[in-house]
Amino acid sequence: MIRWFRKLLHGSATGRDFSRYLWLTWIDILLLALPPVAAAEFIRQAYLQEGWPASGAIFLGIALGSPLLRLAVQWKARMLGAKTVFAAISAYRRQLVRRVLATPLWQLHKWPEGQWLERLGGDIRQIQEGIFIVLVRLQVNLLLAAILLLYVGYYRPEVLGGFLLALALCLVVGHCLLTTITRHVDKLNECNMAVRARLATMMDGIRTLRLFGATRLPALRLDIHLQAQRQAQQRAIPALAVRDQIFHALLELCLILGLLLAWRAQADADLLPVLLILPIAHHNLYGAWQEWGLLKWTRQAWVRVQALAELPQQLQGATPLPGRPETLSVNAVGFAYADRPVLDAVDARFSPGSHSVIVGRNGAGKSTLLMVLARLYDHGDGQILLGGVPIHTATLGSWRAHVAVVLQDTALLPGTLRDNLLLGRPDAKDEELNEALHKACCDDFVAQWEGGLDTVLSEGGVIPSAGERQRIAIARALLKDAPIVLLDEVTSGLDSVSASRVQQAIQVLARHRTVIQVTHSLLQAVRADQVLVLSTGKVIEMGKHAALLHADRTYAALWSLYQHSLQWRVIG
Ligand SMILES: Nc1ncnc2c1ncn2[C@@H]1O[C@H](COP(=O)(O)OP(=O)(O)OP(=O)(O)O)[C@@H](O)[C@H]1O
Repeated sequence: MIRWFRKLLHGSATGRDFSRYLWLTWIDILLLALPPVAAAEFIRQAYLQEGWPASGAIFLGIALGSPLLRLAVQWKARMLGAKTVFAAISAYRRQLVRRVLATPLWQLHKWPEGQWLERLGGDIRQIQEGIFIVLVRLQVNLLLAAILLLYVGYYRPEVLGGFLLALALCLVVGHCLLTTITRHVDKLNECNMAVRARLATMMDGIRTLRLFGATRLPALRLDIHLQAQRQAQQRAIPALAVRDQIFHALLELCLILGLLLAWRAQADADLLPVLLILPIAHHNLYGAWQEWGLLKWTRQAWVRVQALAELPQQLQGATPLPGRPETLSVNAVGFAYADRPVLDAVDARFSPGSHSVIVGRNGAGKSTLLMVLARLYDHGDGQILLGGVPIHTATLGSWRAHVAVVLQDTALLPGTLRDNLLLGRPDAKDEELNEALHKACCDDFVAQWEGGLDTVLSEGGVIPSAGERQRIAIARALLKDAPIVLLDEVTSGLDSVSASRVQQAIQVLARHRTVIQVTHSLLQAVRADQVLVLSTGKVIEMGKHAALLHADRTYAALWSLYQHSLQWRVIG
């Protein structure tokens, strides 16, 4: 365990401040041990009138003065702890977030139940707790118990011997008990996690649940998980209750055994400190035992966090891409989600300034191709070249500077309209932001927002409609001014007025740029420079709308179905 913490704290663990922090912690422990020992000595000497009253005054002074001294030591130790341990944990957390951002999305989705973010927060808190247990609390309890027992042993070695013998017995019995109990508690934790994940899914699908009612709950298997949780609780709760009591009883047995041995030897004034000190040592040992149990959770949290940190990251290249517009070529590109192939030897060419439309049935792999082009996922086989340079050998930043992406369901981040637009170009002035909003046909709704660019776009502020969100995303893409624009079904689900507004905005965005658009609206394909038809991850047809109609294959069939769908009426 210490090895992980060293790894985690490696910068500060070797630093001067960290050593001072550890030294101060040790002094703090000694100061903590002083009052009970001094008080016991004070009582013993008062009883015997040994060196009285001068020595009594000294011990009383120590007993009352050390808490004051501890105050100063603790204050300094805490300051140094914040500077070293907390700083190391925050740096680790930052590093972890950076790694997560550079991890392909599909890798993260492999994380159980998609709850990795929530777990990550909890696990880091547990690791932080674990570090303090090891560095401070466990040390305090063990060292304090050791000092106090040594004091007892000084007056009555036979009492210490009896106590240690009983303690060894207690540890063996405690360990056997712990193994069984831990199994039950692990099971309970597993069940709690499953129930939490189901509840999170319910919150995401709250509208569906309201509309279809609680009768559909079995679809989430929540009842099964709740039942398993109940069963696990039934085993774990008594086990936990019994565990503490048994350990207490065993420790008390140690005490009694130790004292019996002392009593049998001789009852005199030296027994006084023993009687005073042993219960305190007993309390410290119990604390250390509980903390040892907690370290097990820390170990599991560390293993989970490390597993996340060790997921393969995006391939990072060193060469920046050339800034001029170039042809984008996709050569025999393949991609699989875990073991499931989705793209199979996709070939395509996108010339600078051209407008390409990708069509195909649901699940054909259109969005995945767009994600691979945006390098949200790194492809497996084949190559994607920009002007002959493979994009996966380019720095991620330089490739991302080449592409602007607008997705079907644009997520706006909590913050103001300005914050969201500035993601496109962080140094843009207000005039440039307003111009982008104007070009993206946002004037009509932004004019109604009193805050203008400072309008807060989240709960408690304004929640833009789907069409408004899409137009804000287009304004953001306009600000980015990237030569390649990737659009994924940006008008699906919008009413005809919003769709035509968004379409207008797309036309402005498409000017002088290479546009690759995924859509189910084949009207978009009519004026496109090329149409790619995707089926089960393969490009099965490619060409202009008229030529594809003439070929009379899959695209022609899709077009005919599309034409029919436009004529459908609901007859009541
Ligand atoms: N994160 C993911 N993990 C695993 N499989 C995925 C993931 N995303 C998509 N898939 C699968 O990959 C296949 C292609 O999905 P994709 O979204 O690319 O299709 P699409 O052509 O865009 O479909 P649609 O027209 O319905 O949007 C589907 O079978 C889908 O189930």
